[in-house]
Amino acid sequence: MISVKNLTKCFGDMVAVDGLSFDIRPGEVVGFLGPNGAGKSTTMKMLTGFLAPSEGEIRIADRAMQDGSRVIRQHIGYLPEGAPAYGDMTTYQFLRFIAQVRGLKGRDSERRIEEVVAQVELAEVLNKPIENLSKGFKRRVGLAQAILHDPDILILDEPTDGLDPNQKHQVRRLIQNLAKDKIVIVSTHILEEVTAVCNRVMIIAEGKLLFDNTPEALLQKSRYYRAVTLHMSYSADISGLAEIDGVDDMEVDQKTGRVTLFPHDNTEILHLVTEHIQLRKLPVDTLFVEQGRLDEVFREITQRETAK
Ligand SMILES: Nc1ncnc2c1ncn2[C@@H]1O[C@H](COP(=O)(O)OP(=O)(O)OP(=O)(O)O)[C@@H](O)[C@H]1O
Repeated sequence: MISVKNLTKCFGDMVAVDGLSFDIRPGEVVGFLGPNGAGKSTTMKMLTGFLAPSEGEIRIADRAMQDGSRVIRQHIGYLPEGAPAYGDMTTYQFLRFIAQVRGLKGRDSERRIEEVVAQVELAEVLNKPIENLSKGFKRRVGLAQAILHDPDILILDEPTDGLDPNQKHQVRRLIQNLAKDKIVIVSTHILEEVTAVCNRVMIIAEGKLLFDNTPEALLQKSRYYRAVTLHMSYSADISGLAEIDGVDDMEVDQKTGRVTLFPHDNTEILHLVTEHIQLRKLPVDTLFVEQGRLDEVFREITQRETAK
């Protein structure tokens, strides 16, 4: 378990991380979200023991970071931002080097390298220098080194940054497979990643924790949650839609012609809307219930903080 209390980091006068407190338990896959400069990487660096906090306490595996950072580091796999590696080593040489650093020896070391190479699909680049690899392969080498010693805690700083959609999908699948009984903390700018792989979301801005709950609870904060959006094949009188019981507001997107009906208090309005459409014989060609829009909630939560 990770337990963090009042974690703070200052660089000169600037407060990069401002009094964060949270606990994370095995099985939790935490999406760490926030605008540029929010303090995500700095927090991750403190959790890995790479940076010392200015204030506050980190406890991992029942030890305080300041007393046991060497032991704690053995529990952690870390993929830093940009996945740095030694470019002139081949993938195999690099993984052997990391295995040595992690204290793996002989058959154990070879067996783990084989397992991880299969898991992250690196066989075809095993003997190529890392500097010649594509971004996607470099990122996968970074992931391989992070999981080589089979850590209980994985801290991944933007693991899918710059990857193409197929590679992103692959990395997300890998994280899900790894996640079963571990703690995984993933920072990302990709909001969909959070619903795809995480079961908990933390949003920070200007170093402060502004949201900490499930992805579903985040979606429920969106004003689009359970809204009904429809499109008509030709124009018709839509004024009655706004009068339906349970409908709080109606918006028409001038560009697409789509009409969105917002419910009162997250209530379910689909059946009332479809009844109205049938009654008035409105020429609706598409209709769907919105799941909530992450970009809108993210903006709302983080801009509220920056406007202060
Ligand atoms: N070593 C450092 N010295 C001085 N300031 C720093 C240092 N590291 C980070 N900062 C500052 O701390 C703040 C938080 O940076 P951090 O890299 O943690 O943000 P982030 O949320 O990871 O951003 P991004 O999404 O852009 O990666 C930024 O204003 C950054 O410029």
